Amino acid sequence: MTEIEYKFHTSRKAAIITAPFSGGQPKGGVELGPEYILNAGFEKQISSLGWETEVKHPLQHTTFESMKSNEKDKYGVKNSKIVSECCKIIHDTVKESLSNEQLPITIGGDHSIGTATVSAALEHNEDTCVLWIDAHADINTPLTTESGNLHGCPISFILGIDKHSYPPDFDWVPSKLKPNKLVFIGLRDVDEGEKKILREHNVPAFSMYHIDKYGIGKVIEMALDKVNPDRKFPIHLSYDVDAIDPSFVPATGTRVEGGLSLREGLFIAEEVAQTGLLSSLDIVETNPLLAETEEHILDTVSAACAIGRCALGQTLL
Ligand SMILES: NC(=[NH2+])NCCC[C@H](N)C(=O)O
Ligand SMILES: [Mn+2]
Ligand SMILES: [Mn+2]
Repeated sequence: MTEIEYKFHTSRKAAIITAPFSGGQPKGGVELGPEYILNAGFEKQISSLGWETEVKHPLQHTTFESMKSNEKDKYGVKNSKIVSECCKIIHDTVKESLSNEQLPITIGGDHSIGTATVSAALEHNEDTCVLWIDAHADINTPLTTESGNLHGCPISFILGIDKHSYPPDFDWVPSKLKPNKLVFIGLRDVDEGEKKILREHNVPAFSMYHIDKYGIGKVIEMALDKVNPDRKFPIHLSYDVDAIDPSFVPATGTRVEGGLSLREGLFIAEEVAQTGLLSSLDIVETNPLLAETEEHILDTVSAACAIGRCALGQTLL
């Protein structure tokens, strides 16, 4: 296979941005995801693929983790202030990296930071389309969420759905995403309120049912046809590791049975790489503390690293 040309990153520079943050959901440990992934040699793996890498730790001197609470506020969600502030910092770092012609790889942390990364990608280039790979749709609003966990809400914030219901902390979030520029792959645990939103806004979504029915290759093609028919727009790939079946990726906070095989999961990243349109990437929800064995940690961290390598152009031959 010949080397992929990344149309929006021809100089092959990447910024690995750590987002050690867990405030979008109640479980501890997901804030350790970036550390484990870096300790597994992630930066070296990416630079071996011919990328000039820089690691950025924008949350380094913050104290958000110690401020975490499990109480819902009057808007029905938890930790609005720290999620919003943390997201603003990540948002600025992603935007600055894109301006410096670096491909941002944001390593979480929980998926609430999707608010930050996707909004930054769209501010950089409003044509950007979003591939959200996840067991969940993460499209609750403060009005529909039952858990109050903000990692279940990032998409609605970026789309601007039910804007009046958001805590004012999120006023800074630009809602530039259009529902026809977003597509889901891997869904299998979607709340009733979320299903209603998906239908009302006509958001293209491919569940595990579609993957079984058509095969992953066809599903990726159909997904790209929906949001990027002429294959010319930049792609933001937001990858929640829980899209992959818990038998391969056990160390994550909201496991759902019946997920992607490891190969199907990596194939998505490989196919996105093959388009040459990847512009920014998130790899989120690795929680090493939820592993029951050392092997669980290794499997999950290895899968997270492999997603990054595949997206950044690793080929098997
Ligand atoms: N990024 C995730 N893992 N999100 C899980 C969300 C689960 C559920 N839909 C909720 O809103 O609480
Ligand atoms: Mn998920
Ligand atoms: Mn998610």
